[in-house]
Amino acid sequence: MAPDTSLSTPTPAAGPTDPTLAQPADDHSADQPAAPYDALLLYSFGGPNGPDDVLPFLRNVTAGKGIPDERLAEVAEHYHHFGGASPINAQNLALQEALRDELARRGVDLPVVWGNRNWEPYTREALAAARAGGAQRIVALVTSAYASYSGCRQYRENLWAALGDVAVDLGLPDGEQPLVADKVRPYFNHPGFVQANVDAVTEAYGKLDADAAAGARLVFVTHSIPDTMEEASAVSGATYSAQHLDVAATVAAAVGERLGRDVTWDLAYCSRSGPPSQPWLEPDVNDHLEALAADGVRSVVLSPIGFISDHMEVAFDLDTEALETAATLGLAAVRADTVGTREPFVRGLVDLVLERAALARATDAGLDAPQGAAVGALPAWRDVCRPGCCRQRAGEPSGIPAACSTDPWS
Ligand SMILES: CC1=C(CCC(=O)O)c2cc3nc(cc4[nH]c(cc5[nH]c(cc1n2)c(C)c5CCC(=O)O)c(CCC(=O)O)c4C)C(CCC(=O)O)=C3C
Ligand SMILES: [Fe+2]
Repeated sequence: MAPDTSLSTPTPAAGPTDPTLAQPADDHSADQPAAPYDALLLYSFGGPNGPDDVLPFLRNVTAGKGIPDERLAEVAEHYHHFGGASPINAQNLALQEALRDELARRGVDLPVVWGNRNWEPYTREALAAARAGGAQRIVALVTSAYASYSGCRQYRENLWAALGDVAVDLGLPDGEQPLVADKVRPYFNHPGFVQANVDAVTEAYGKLDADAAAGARLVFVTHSIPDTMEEASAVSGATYSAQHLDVAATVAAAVGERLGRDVTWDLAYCSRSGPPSQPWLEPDVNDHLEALAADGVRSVVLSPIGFISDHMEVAFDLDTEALETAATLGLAAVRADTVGTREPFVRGLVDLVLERAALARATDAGLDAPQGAAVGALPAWRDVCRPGCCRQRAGEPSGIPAACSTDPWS
């Protein structure tokens, strides 16, 4: 079935398609391509920096989530296996540097602050720093490429709460926001993200010997989510899994062109965490490798398209667990890089920030915005979340306020 793009396509642009033409005459957008934004918030998950951080971090992540104790103990072990520190913080620092370099290279004056939902530096500190530096309006770039509760609304709920915390810290009058905050759209189908994945997967094929590469199954991997969250993600136009299938098809076709042959691919999941009674997206990558081996497949390339850097889900669930499963099964296996700080990805993120700024200027001026760049069968995602987008589960509104939406309360 063709995806119903009508739900996620922004109002077709009746106005000019060149963003520079959409500016009011007195706008200095050529000098200030990031206007009206005064700062960019690199907005991430967070992770522990040492053994003492592990438990409090896990408590932050799982507060009120009903994750079984056994699962928590197991995940704590994953972190302790790596000395109690997640690689995610160093990776975000590297991305912050890369964004600063790319902005500077283009002559864009936009400070980049970094804040996390679940560990230091917390979002609240990053927002306070931006405001102390004179910022009035910021744009948030979430380190999750796909739209679902975990990758979209949960970030927006926490952003709303952090803005409220800063307002209290500053003693602002009730209801006054310390900053106006917008958000970059989910960017899974942005050309930069897709291009960086195509490069990484092509390179991974090059790491297998010729025979193994010729027959290798391409297995895309992402974070599993509960089926209820998957169903609720449909409101934004295509479900979380459908977004991945779209990216996977685009990447596999481009890799096939580069390699000069058809590439057979699947999508599998990792990092399931709820109680066994709760259905989550399947197949699990380990189960899938078993099924492939039973089918006679001899080699695989694992491509973690669900993640943007080699954080713990990749370092443990793929590099430790899944590669071990592959070895036990006698499969030749390589894991493709995540996009990390690859040039097409970082350039694409800066394109997205400037695209978002052009949209904000057009909206402020009452003009239509140009359609954003996208590859694959799905359209560019909405920049401002539609009512009811990315809820934890379908049904009654949660009543939890969320930033960057037309309906913060549903
Ligand atoms: C879709 C998705 C992404 C991808 C999008 C994105 O990148 O944001 C993601 C990323 C991440 N998830 C991470 C860590 C954890 N996620 C957990 C739990 C959960 N994740 C979920 C979903 C996702 N998670 C869900 C539905 C849960 C159940 C509880 C809940 O509904 O919230 C738990 C609790 C223990 C466990 O059960 O695993 C931990 C420790 C880290 C940091 C890694 C590091 O430290 O390097 C990162 C980047
Ligand atoms: Fe997670």
